[in-house]
Amino acid sequence: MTRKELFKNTLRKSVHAWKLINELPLSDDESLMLRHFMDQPGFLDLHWRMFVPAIKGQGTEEQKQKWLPLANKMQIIGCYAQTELGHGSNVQGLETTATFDPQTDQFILHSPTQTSSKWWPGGLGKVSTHAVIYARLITDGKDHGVHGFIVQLRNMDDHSPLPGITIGDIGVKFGNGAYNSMDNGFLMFDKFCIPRDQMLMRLSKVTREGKYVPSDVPRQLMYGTMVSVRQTIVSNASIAMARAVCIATRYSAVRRQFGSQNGGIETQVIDYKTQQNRLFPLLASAYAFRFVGEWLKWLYTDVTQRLEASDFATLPEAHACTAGLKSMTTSATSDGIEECRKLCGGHGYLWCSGLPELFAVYVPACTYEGDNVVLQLQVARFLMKTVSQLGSGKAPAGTTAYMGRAKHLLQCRSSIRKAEDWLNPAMVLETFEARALRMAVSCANNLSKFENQEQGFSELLADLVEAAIAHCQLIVVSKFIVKLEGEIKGKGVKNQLKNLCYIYALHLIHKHLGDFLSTNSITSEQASLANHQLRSLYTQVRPNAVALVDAFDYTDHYLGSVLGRYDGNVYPKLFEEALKDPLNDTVVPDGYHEYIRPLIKQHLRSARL
Ligand SMILES: CCCCC/C=C/C(=O)SCCNC(=O)CCNC(=O)[C@H](O)C(C)(C)COP(=O)(O)OP(=O)(O)OC[C@H]1O[C@@H](n2cnc3c(N)ncnc32)[C@H](O)[C@@H]1OP(=O)(O)O
Ligand SMILES: Cc1cc2nc3c(=O)[nH]c(=O)nc-3n(C[C@H](O)[C@H](O)[C@H](O)COP(=O)(O)OP(=O)(O)OC[C@H]3O[C@@H](n4cnc5c(N)ncnc54)[C@H](O)[C@@H]3O)c2cc1C
Repeated sequence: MTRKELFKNTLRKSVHAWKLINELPLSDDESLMLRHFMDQPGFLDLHWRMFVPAIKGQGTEEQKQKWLPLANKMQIIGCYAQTELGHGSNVQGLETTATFDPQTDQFILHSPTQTSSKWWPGGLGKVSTHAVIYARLITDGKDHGVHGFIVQLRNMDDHSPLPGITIGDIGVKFGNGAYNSMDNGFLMFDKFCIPRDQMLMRLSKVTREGKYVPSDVPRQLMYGTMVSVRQTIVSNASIAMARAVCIATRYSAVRRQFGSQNGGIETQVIDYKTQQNRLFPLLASAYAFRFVGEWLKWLYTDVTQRLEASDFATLPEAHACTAGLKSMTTSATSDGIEECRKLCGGHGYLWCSGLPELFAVYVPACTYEGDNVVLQLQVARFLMKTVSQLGSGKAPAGTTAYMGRAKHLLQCRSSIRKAEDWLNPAMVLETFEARALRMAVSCANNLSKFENQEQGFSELLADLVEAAIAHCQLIVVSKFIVKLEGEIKGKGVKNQLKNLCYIYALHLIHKHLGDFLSTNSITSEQASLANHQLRSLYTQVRPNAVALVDAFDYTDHYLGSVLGRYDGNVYPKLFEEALKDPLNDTVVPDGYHEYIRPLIKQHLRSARL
């Protein structure tokens, strides 16, 4: 499809989905699943996952009563317009202004520079009638920082932009179809006025007289919508990883290369240890991210309930966990999808493998809802704060509780003696805890050598990110282990999950061996025992690998991959797909008479001479 066709088709699908949701009717969870199976980025994502939650989280009761019924019935369609051309990561650096005019009781929204144009918001370019806009609030000449506003963008009769608003789509993005079904947009305000009651005022207010009443709760609650979406992105990482792994595993069982004895059958590529060493850790990651996603959902629900009761104690941890796990799981999943493409050899590069499109549509997850490095630096700040408070009498809690055992973890030596010890959950956990703590403490020690802490932080950014990743990996490993300790239904399932849990942990040790050795968390002998155990786990997973991806229960239609077909009938179907290509509509291609024939004829003429 052309971009225009793709976009229009996405509108058609989205509206059809909305119709089904109302007609059947579907519950909220079922509606989410329906939109998920539409499997295409579109304006509904931003409306339901950011616009509505922003009003719910930041609006007053009256604002919610006014706007939510309209949004819930989709009588207005909204998006989340925060990022600008000049600033995305640095939210406090946004430039759009919302200046209060006490004479008219309105805010005047303005884009003072080109870099202040809103740039990227999904659904903004062509669809949204409304947006939650983030702009600097100015009253009486004073800048109070960034706040949220509900703004109507387009005329409800003919969809034209309202006077004072310039709006459009930012253009084609990475990949052929992929994210191009979404109208990521730009927007400029030219002194555009909105009533005062359209500032989202649950947290802070502007009175009729123009007095700014700051929030008595943490200002970071304004970032709540991002926290909620980051939480969901972790479970979505598991879904995307599982999809790629399903394709690569099934195809690896079909594909044969080398190893034929006496003219017999060749070896299935899944039997090569190199293939297993690349594939099975990704299979394990798909499960690991699912379990940590479930836990994160619980954490998010818990913090939301606490916030409602004005208990802000766990907010920093919820922020660090959502930011860090969003970052870690999306980076691993993007890399994992690309690895799955390579695991499928040349055929993985074909569009009909499903993997190029999956990669193209997935990879912006490393950037949206917070650049992955910027988010890990938030985790690092949280860790540095926690380390600095050790010994102050304030015991670290939640995911940093292990830091409370700093004395032991800084000194202990791993008691792994034989390969099977790497299947001992306590030993594995302690190894990850020691590595994470030692990396964090080392950063804190290096920071303390700087007179200026911010300057030190800048100098040590790369180490800080690595320490943050080590902490996040510990969380994932520990939540997998907790999952195994709970009830797991199905005969033999627990054993399979155990294998995957230890593959996940041991492959991380292998991949980040430098960290584990340099922090003395393990010795080189223990590292080679881990590798030995890993190979044995691969052998145990091998007979069940296809069943473990079948368990994701993805239909062929959803997978959209010739290589990942459930029936394994890959080769005839590759031919079928090839023959569908428009280039094969004719035997002689367009352009032959124009370019190829004259070239060949000229050559023949000169040959005859
Ligand atoms: C549905 C799927 C489709 C997705 C479509 C995509 C949508 C989008 O992309 S929407 C735009 C997303 N944009 C971002 O994610 C921007 C990323 N940047 C930020 O979130 C922030 O700018 C920041 C966190 C990187 C920095 O914020 P800033 O206010 O400058 O904070 P400080 O570093 O000065 O920290 C102050 C203090 O606040 C804590 N904190 C920061 N964020 C949060 C939060 N979300 N919740 C709770 N607490 C937060 C931070 O930890 C600091 O704490 P202390 O150290 O204790 O002071
Ligand atoms: C597909 C897609 C959909 C999006 N949808 C929306 C939407 O609906 N609404 C919306 O408001 N926004 C949206 N965005 C914007 C998105 O949130 C931002 O692109 C994102 O927050 C990153 O910000 P940036 O583009 O400014 O990156 P930059 O911050 O410019 O990043 C560039 C580089 O600088 C590095 N960097 C930046 N700051 C630091 C630092 N302090 N320390 C070290 N390194 C640093 C980064 O790691 C990165 O390598 C979307 C983006 C994409 C790609």
